[in-house]
Amino acid sequence: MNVIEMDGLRKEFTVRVKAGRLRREKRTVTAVDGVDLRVERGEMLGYIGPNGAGKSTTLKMLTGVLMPSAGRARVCGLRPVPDRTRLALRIGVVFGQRSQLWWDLPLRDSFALLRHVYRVPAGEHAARLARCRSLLDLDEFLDTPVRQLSLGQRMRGELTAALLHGPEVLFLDEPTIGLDVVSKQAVRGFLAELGGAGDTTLVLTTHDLADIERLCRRLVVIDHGRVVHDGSIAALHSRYGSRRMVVAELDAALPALPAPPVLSGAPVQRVEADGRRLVFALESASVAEVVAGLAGLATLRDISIVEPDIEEVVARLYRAPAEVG
Ligand SMILES: Nc1ncnc2c1ncn2[C@@H]1O[C@H](COP(=O)(O)OP(=O)(O)OP(=O)(O)O)[C@@H](O)[C@H]1O
Repeated sequence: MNVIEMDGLRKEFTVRVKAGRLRREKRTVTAVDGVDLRVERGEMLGYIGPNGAGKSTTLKMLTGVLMPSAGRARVCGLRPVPDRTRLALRIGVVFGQRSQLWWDLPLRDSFALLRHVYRVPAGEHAARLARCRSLLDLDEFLDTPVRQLSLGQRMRGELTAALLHGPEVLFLDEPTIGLDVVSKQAVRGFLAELGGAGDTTLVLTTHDLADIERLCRRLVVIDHGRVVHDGSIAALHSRYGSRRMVVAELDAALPALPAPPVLSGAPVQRVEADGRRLVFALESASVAEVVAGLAGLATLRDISIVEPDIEEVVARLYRAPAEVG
């Protein structure tokens, strides 16, 4: 079942730009330019794109903050803007830059207030809060006013606040922005567990591709308001011809580089450490074939396999979105 549907979703903004010394003229900025997308219950969707691609604008239309200029959006079968109050009970929203907590209150009191705002039965609230407390390690700062929390602590509080009413869909806009390594891991681990359970749909925008690799099976890339990729990370790699690499550490440099037919299907990409480290790209050859081919030529000290780098593929996609169509 689809929990999110977008058909030709579009958002235009009218902005005034300087046109001469005193004159200003109106210009239309198309932030989202006809997005068609279906998201099924329980999916973990990464929604990424370069700065200004239209990610936040899409999330704002889906959460009822902005009215689309054209097209249709449905979340949990509801129209986000007209049905905003009903929708609020079924979705959770975490926008990294904004807070839904009461600044002067301790987290504990914010959570208690939210229970009343959403009219959550006491038992359900207690169970969800207990789970978040243990998974997100909240206890140390539960009684600290929100304004005194570090960014990482606040973000863990925000996540809890977004989940206490048991939403079906969780929208996260840059949930790990500015967090240190430990807090990032805590947030990712928590989201992985939440999404892994299968009954909450996660839609995540981020510039940190490690979030995507850890959490999302499906990746939608937008650029200039249009979808330029929709599929798995593996599909993105194969579309761009990214290869796994084999790094071979040799006892001594070879007199000449191994070339086909000795090592066909795995061309040498780089030679490092004065020729004692060779990096092969796995095209059609397997790791075993590279090892067997090298074994006849040199003494191997170590072999490691490097997975394709998502940063590199995505950077290429951002630079030349038209290539993928
Ligand atoms: N309220 C607004 N008024 C005018 N233009 C806007 C408004 N909000 C967004 N835009 C423009 O719409 C485009 C898309 O912005 P949006 O914030 O959705 O991008 P984004 O993909 O979330 O970017 P980032 O990664 O930088 O957060 C940009 O050109 C932006 O300047």
